[in-house]
Amino acid sequence: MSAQLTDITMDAAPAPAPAVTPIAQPTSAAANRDSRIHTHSHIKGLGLGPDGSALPISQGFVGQTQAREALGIHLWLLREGRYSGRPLLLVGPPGTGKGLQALFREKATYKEERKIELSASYDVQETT
Ligand SMILES: Nc1ncnc2c1ncn2[C@@H]1O[C@H](COP(=O)(O)OP(=O)(O)OP(=O)(O)O)[C@@H](O)[C@H]1O
Repeated sequence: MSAQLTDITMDAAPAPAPAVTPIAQPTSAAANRDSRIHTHSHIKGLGLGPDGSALPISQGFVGQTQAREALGIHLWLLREGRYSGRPLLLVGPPGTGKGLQALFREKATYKEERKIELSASYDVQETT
């Protein structure tokens, strides 16, 4: 039978530390660009019509029509050189395409391969 809680006192000999199994670091192959991009490889375009409105299901995208339309305007401004900054704030629950849209913007905007920084924040405050 294992020790009872009442058996544990301050002057008792410390228990040996449990063996710790080291966590394997991702190999360079697992962390390479392709493995990160492949989760979004079903996306071929933003799926916008000629007037900039999003088709409900198009180019691999499903829904998220307002976000896609906003990204379309953002990309247009970038390409036209009418937008001085590049920051993009994406807000939404996990798995709703924030990373997808950030990577899409980079691929659609820049020819060369670039590293982008994605930082998550859970500091959300409701406004009324
Ligand atoms: N509207 C969408 N249409 C098609 N595929 C989508 C859509 N939204 C997300 N996906 C796919 O779902 C998966 C999760 O999306 P993604 O990683 O971009 O979510 P996220 O919002 O960045 O999640 P997290 O906040 O957990 O990082 C990816 O494979 C992405 O390509």
